[in-house]
Amino acid sequence: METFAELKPDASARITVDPLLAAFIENEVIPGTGVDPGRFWSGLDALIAEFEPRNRALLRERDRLQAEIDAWHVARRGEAFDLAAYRRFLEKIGYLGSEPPHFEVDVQGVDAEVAKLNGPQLVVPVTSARYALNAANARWGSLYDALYGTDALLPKADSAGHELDTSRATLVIDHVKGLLDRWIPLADGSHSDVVSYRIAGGALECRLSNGEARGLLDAAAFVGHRGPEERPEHVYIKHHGLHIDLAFDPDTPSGRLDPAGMSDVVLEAALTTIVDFEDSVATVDVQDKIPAYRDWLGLMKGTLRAAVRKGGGEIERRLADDRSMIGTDGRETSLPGRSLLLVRNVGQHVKTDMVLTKDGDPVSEAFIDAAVTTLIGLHDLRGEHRGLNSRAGSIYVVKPKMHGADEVQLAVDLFARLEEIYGLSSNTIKIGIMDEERRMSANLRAALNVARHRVFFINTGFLDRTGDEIHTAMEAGPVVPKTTMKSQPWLRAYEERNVVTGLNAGLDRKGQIGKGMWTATDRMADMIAQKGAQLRAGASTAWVPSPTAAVLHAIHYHGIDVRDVQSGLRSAPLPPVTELLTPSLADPDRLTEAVVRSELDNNVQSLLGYVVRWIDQGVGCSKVPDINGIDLMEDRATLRISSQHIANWLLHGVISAAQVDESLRRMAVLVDRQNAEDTAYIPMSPGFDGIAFRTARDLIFDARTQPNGYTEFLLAAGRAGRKKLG
Ligand SMILES: CC(=O)SCCNC(=O)CCNC(=O)[C@H](O)C(C)(C)COP(=O)(O)OP(=O)(O)OC[C@H]1O[C@@H](n2cnc3c(N)ncnc32)[C@H](O)[C@@H]1OP(=O)(O)O
Ligand SMILES: O=CC(=O)O
Ligand SMILES: [Mg+2]
Repeated sequence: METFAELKPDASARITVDPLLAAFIENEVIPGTGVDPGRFWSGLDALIAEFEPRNRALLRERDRLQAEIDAWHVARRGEAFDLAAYRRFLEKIGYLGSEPPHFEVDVQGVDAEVAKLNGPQLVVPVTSARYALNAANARWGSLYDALYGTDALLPKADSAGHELDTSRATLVIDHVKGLLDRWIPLADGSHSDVVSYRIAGGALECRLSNGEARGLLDAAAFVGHRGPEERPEHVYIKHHGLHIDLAFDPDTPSGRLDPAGMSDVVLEAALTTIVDFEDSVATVDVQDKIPAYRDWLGLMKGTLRAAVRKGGGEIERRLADDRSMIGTDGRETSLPGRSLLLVRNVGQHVKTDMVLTKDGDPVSEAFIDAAVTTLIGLHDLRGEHRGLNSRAGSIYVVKPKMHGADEVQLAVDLFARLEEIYGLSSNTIKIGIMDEERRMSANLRAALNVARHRVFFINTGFLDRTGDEIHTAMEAGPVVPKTTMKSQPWLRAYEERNVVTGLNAGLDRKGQIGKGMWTATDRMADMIAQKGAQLRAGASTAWVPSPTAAVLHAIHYHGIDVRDVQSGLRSAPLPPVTELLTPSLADPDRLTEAVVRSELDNNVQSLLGYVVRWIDQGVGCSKVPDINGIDLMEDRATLRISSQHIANWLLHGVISAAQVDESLRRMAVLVDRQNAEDTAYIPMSPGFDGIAFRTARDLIFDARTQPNGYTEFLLAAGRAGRKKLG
């Protein structure tokens, strides 16, 4: 295949494109988009010429500010921290910008799942077609399965998946009937007393065991059914904007336990899904990126397939169809069958050699992601696959790790340029702003204002944000242990300011005010107990790591009226920026030997457990047990926290280099043991000299010098080295 320079007749090209990427775009992506290949390539060429220098300047500005902040702290070592002086200093160096006057977000063409409805947001690594399809289909999920198969009600059973445990199933059914009584009560009586559900005169009629008939207290909540009216197979009810599917099949094990033959309660769960090209994947070269782009292409065209082996057989997983039903007017209608897909691009600091400048320098991978993922998104807007994803005709790009308004302005301009190249109307490409860097949090109103015509969400990515918190204040002193971070003033101020800022700009009525990930993947009882707090704090949506978690998190949206909460918070005061800027410095007396050792081991274990799979197997998101044996989702953001935390304690003498090395070796043995069942796993011990182990060590010892504490540079170098070894 020719390179771009060869493809372009006038030889004035300022970029060189990897032939594999060029071929993929020409042969697989562009056909059907209505975009002329020449226009795409010359547009990309011009875009990079325009934006690359601008981006480099913005990255230099990040470095300048961090260097100034480091120097400020170093000059004041041993002095009491002076918050007022610190604030003045941040204003002086341009870290804290000016606040814009009042404005309202004014974004058009946003799908209901984002602008009107409130429900879980799922995140999925794009590199697994199997998971990505599962995520897209996680719009609907079985509440019975989610409660039965997890620790939600009872400790997780070993027998799950084999023969039905009747007493466990009965507990689930009783629990769900209790939920239905709260969410969609009968006019009188309980769903647990209903022996049959039928449709009569366009309404739902529920017959009780005493023979009496009841309707729903809110009769209008019934929206449709499938199957015969006398014995419906599905009854659809709407509550807080979310659909509930009462499924009936008396011949199933669960249906047999229910006098009404109700076999499942299926919830509308992941309204939106972020298909992630960023922190949950390990894509370091064109060979990794093309399959990732191809998965996104398959999602946008509806052609993605994955073979799934289960219970001895193999099924082909594909995108779910919409759900057809008979509405209350007797007409055939449908409900969306798939989650609305959003795509997360990489951060502006990541470079790729898939495209080189004329000087042979790698360009910002975010530009290539933006160009390719939106080009792919055109399949949803035009041609034969139109409307499969966005009914409102938008492409939703989540932009991570931006630092303040100038960087958002670059993203806004970048998307405007892409719209010109693709012949799209202005603001078709929407932008989701991750509020996950300290400078973004401190300048969120200005950033939101810049994107007000295309922003569809702000989201508190508290994991990256915690890593940046530690890195920014690296020189200020030793920070509190990781677990204590959650109760620090900055974090409260950060979460609250994000909500108040979003509400103040009317974002809740046009898009989402989102909150972060539940990382304890298998602790569903804890999630049910705790994750509702994010909604009570004003979130429109919050992140979950799996489809099962999405179903269980949906419970919160039925229990809490998000719109009411947000109305109540509309005039809440904005916590002062000084609270946001208060560093989380530890009280040295509290850093006992036991606390320090356990904190170090915990950080080292999660770091090693994640890095070894990243480097040796190219896995970007893993479940890694913490020191208490609790499985936690680890991705690059959680790695950023661990590496920065250890580096901070090293810098301030809380721990020594020898202690870190000793912990690394001890924990490597443990991580090897944890992965003993994995035949593809390469142990780190006893040599402790493989690329994975060395990269993990570098991530600690070089953490201070990594721009903003990002881990991707060292990870990518390690992975590239590992790939070379074959
Ligand atoms: C800070 C941030 O940026 S957070 C955002 C980035 N993080 C993420 O995207 C996390 C997404 N979650 C995941 O990748 C996974 O859940 C992990 C890696 C945490 C755990 O994965 P596993 O150990 O394989 O999970 P587990 O064995 O419990 O479950 C596997 C099943 O759940 C499904 N599943 C798990 N997570 C997801 C998901 N996010 N989307 C879709 N399906 C999923 C799988 O498809 C599989 O089902 P299948 O056999 O029918 O295909
Ligand atoms: O991207 C999310 C985060 O928490 O970081
Ligand atoms: Mg993040």
